[in-house]
Amino acid sequence: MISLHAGIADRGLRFDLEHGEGRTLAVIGRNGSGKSSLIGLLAGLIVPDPGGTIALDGTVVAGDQWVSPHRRPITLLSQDPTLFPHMSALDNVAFGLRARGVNRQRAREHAHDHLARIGIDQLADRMPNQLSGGQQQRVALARAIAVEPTILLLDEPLAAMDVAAAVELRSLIRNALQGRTGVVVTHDIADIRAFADDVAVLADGRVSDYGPVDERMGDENSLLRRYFLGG
Ligand SMILES: Nc1ncnc2c1ncn2[C@@H]1O[C@H](COP(=O)(O)OP(=O)(O)OP(=O)(O)O)[C@@H](O)[C@H]1O
Repeated sequence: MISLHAGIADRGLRFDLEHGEGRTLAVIGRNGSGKSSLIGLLAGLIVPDPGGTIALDGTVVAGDQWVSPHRRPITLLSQDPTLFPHMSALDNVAFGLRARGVNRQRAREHAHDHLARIGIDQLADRMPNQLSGGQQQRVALARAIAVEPTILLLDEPLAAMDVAAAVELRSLIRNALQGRTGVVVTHDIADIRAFADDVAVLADGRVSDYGPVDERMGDENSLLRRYFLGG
């Protein structure tokens, strides 16, 4: 469950959004409409203006109290894998668990399981600069889910992938979203079809439309069609 009622005045943004547990929300909107800022607010990378409130799974994380990013039940996968360059794939995935106090041995075993689940356990000992972009993004996905977040944020996760890598990763991300609440920023209607239950359209720094994807895809004049086809 996500409850977001927060603004960033110097960016001209004000979001009001309630999103149900276990559902994936696609966030779409033109460049500069506020998609990355919305993700930053949820992840704890941006502090909202005073008076704003953000609650995740029923816990206030910004507003009356501030919960730092690594203590939120949330992880972020962005377009750029941003792996730690000095750590192997395995240690990258184990990192979040170690930061949460899991001992080294258990963290590495758990990380190995996650790499196996997404089919790259044979790459466990490689350093990031020995992995392709698609392989790095798979490691980043394993790192994001290894800490078992209840909410998974994805900021254009497939934008830098070639077509074949995107198809594979899309299916892995779909699996990763099972049983979780998801928020996916995307410009690709294939992502909406693959992941999303609901869609939010951002315009002029606000949520201008929110609702189930099926309804929004329904007719020729629907907002989604107009957004993707123009006009
Ligand atoms: N670090 C920042 N400091 C000040 N203003 C910012 C900052 N980052 C973004 N903005 C402004 O906030 C508004 C929303 O930007 P944001 O990056 O959230 O939009 P976006 O929808 O993610 O855009 P894009 O599709 O281009 O990535 C824009 O007017 C932008 O100029």
